[in-house]
Amino acid sequence: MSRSSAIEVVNVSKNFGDYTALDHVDFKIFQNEFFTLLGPSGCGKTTLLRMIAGFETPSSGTLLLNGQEIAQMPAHKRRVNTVFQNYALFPHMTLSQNIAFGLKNLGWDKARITARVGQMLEMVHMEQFAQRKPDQLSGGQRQRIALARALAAEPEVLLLDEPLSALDLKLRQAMRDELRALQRDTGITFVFVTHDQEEALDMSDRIAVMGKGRVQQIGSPKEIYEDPTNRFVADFIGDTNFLEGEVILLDGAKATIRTALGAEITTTHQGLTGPGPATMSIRPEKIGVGDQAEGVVLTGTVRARNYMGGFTHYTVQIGEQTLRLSRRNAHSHQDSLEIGAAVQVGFRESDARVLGQ
Ligand SMILES: Nc1ncnc2c1ncn2[C@@H]1O[C@H](COP(=O)(O)OP(=O)(O)OP(=O)(O)O)[C@@H](O)[C@H]1O
Repeated sequence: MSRSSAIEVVNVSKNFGDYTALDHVDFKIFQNEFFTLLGPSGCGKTTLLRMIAGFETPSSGTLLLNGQEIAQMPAHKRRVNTVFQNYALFPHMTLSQNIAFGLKNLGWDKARITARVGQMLEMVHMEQFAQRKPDQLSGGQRQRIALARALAAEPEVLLLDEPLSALDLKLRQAMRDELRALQRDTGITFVFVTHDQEEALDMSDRIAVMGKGRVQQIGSPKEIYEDPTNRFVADFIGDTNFLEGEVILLDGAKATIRTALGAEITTTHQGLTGPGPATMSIRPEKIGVGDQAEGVVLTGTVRARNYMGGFTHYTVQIGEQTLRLSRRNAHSHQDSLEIGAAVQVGFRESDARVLGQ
């Protein structure tokens, strides 16, 4: 079944003077999707979000909202709203007035506005605070009101610009679940911007990983984590080991690579065309140690140990190469591996990934 798109970004570039902030960006966001733009500071994600909102125009390329071209349409004509990191509530207005503000501008009548404001306050569980002012609220409560205000006029798309980053850790966790539930309940397309990979993996239907003004990969959280297409994505999402090697055999979708570990690893690949250098990635949690070592089994020496509570991270040296691995602390009195000890480590070939350059 083909899904209809809420937003199409069509070959968009953006230059600021001779600096290229977005470089031929091209993708679709589907209706009812929780879609995340994820990337390090300066990768262009806010510029792209501002373009969808109408605060920025592309240097080339165009944007479609529900099939209609919007690149030159003024911000207030788009059925798109934004929630900002700093809430941007009107401090002199009550919460009800904050939510009602945009609806008044749209010319809604009084009874309709009152009903909608009540509904919105209920949706974010803030009914009892209707007459308070923003400075009488906690950060999480302010962000709920900002969400209620942004959703009141039923936008087609809600843009969220790092909305959780001003909140403390525990609250951020709880707000993730609330945001996700809100998206499901309203069915509105959410476009969420963050540099926090955990937030992105936890909440999104699909993620666009951005780097250097380009979309590096688009996929579900699992695809992005388990099958990163290049080094940038493998490095930015989660923790990984890079293994440099040489392609020694290509057989259809399978490649055999001789790595600096001394082992030859055969696994699936995309995009290798012949012999030459190749980089592989293997995640720390895929590597077993001691009696958990299976697949490609190697002997090494423990060089470092970091106790993290639920897990202990180890660095094991094998020849010239080091491998980081994490071992779950499954029992309270589980022995840890001593620094300097000789250990066997192993991983399945199918868990190693060949990366595109
Ligand atoms: N108005 C502007 N004039 C000049 N350069 C700009 C302008 N807006 C953005 N840039 C530059 O474009 C690049 C992308 O900026 P953008 O704000 O989109 O990045 P970002 O990925 O959202 O980063 P952050 O997470 O730090 O907000 C940056 O290098 C930034 O300095």
